[in-house]
Amino acid sequence: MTVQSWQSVQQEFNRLKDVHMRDMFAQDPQRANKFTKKACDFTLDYSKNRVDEQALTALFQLAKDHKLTEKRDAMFAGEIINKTEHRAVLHTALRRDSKDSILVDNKNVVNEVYSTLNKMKQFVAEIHNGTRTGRTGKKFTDVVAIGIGGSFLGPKIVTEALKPYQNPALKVHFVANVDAHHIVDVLAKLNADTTLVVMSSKSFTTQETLKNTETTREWFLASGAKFEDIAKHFMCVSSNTAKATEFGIDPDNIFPMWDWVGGRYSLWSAIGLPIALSIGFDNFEQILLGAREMDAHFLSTPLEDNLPVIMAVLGVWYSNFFDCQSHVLLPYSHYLRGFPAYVQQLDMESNGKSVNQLDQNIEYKTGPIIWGGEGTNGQHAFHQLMHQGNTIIPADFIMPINPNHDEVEHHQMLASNCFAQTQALMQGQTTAEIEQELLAKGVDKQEATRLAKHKYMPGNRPSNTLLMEKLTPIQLGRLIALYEHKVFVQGVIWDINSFDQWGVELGKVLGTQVLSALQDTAQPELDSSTQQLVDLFKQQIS
Ligand SMILES: O=P(O)(O)OC[C@H]1O[C@H](O)[C@H](O)[C@@H](O)[C@@H]1O
Repeated sequence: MTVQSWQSVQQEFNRLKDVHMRDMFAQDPQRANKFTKKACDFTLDYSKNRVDEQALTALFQLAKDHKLTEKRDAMFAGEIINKTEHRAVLHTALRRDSKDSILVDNKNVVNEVYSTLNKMKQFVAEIHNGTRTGRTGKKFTDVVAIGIGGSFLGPKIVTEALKPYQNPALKVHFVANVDAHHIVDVLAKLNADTTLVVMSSKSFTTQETLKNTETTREWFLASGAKFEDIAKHFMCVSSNTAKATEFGIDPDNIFPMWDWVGGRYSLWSAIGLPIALSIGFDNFEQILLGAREMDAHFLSTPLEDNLPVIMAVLGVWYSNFFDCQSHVLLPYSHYLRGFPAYVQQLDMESNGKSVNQLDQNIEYKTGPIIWGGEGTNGQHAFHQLMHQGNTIIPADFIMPINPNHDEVEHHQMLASNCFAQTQALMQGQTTAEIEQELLAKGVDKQEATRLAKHKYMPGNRPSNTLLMEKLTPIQLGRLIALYEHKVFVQGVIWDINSFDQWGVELGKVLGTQVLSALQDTAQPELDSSTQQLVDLFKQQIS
């Protein structure tokens, strides 16, 4: 980090660290208005954060000193910014206008994107209108979408979030885990004659996805289908065409993707095929359009008014100055219940790094632990720690103002809980106030003083509130792109490569070795604990 901008943020932290947000609100009646920004049909209220204008200025300067705008432009232009894998990072190319041009290896990738989108469009139409059927000529009723990580979370949470847009005649079932309880349960309910399988794996080497696809293929053949029928029922999305063909997928059934799209950034590509099958291609296009709008906002808005930048610098403020370890996402929306898990991969796989772009080890904190769950459920569970635990957990409250149902009172209750939680976290309750309440209820003085200690709510706990008018395909596209860019900005400030994921590799290699020990095909050297686990498993498996 550049020393000077780091130091000036440190000075702001020293100035504000003991100031309570209650007092900030009391002193400035304009505070909410001042720290609220509207863009892309979002309203971001970040007034319940432990900042003032001066601190934010220092934080924006930190971003500027890390050359945020130059680095942002380099990403959009297709420069090789993923320097450990020597790749461009162009998920934004997947949602560009068809007239745009971005060159990678002298090829305009936007053309490739649109030729794949057209292939998807035609395929989805054929499945929906029944011109493409299964081997017995029956219309497809179910899709089994097999993939894991980035080839699973995006399509799954988007399809789930857009339930009101789903085609009831084509049910999409997502399977990721190699734990066969899932695939076995899913297949048990399905008719192979009317089931389409979409296998998604950028690398086409992922163990879980390959195994689940093999098991599904066996199930399909056991239904009486012949080997040549596989071409009618099995589609695949991959950048590894050679391996996919070798596996037996008909080359016509392979939807391409590219090495300049990271798995966790890939839902905009053909990896989104299960989404388009579920909600229709027009709605899928709306998701792309929403992301394009957020890209335009990120590209052209001054940093001070730029939603992803604001959210990013606030995250840096809490991680690096307040020493916060985690960040919680709280969608007050049942349909967005999967969003925390999606952002968990996006953020933790991108920014869980400890070497900088100059190949040096770094000591400062990088990506926080991302977690969360839907409101109001969490209020009756983990919010206790957020309110009274001795650690600060910055929160994002996310809520669509209009629901997709007519239960007005339910929705008012949901909204009131969401807003009240931000209020409780911010203002807390002093021991004097609590004691007063207890005395008024007739509790004796000694007991009131004792209880007040336990009931004390420190407050001063930060949160953003992100409101949207309605959860529509376009808005969901904007929401996901907002978080993608937030993660990018933080990666720039921390000077890390947000686009590799070497940390997942060792587990895969060792997993293969341990499997050979379990299957007695080799005797790898294992530590005594791991060997003991292998022996125990072999002894007890029936
Ligand atoms: O799409 P695939 O190549 O099968 O990869 C699936 C996932 O597995 C990997 O281990 C990575 O950690 C993820 O970033 C990736 O999305």
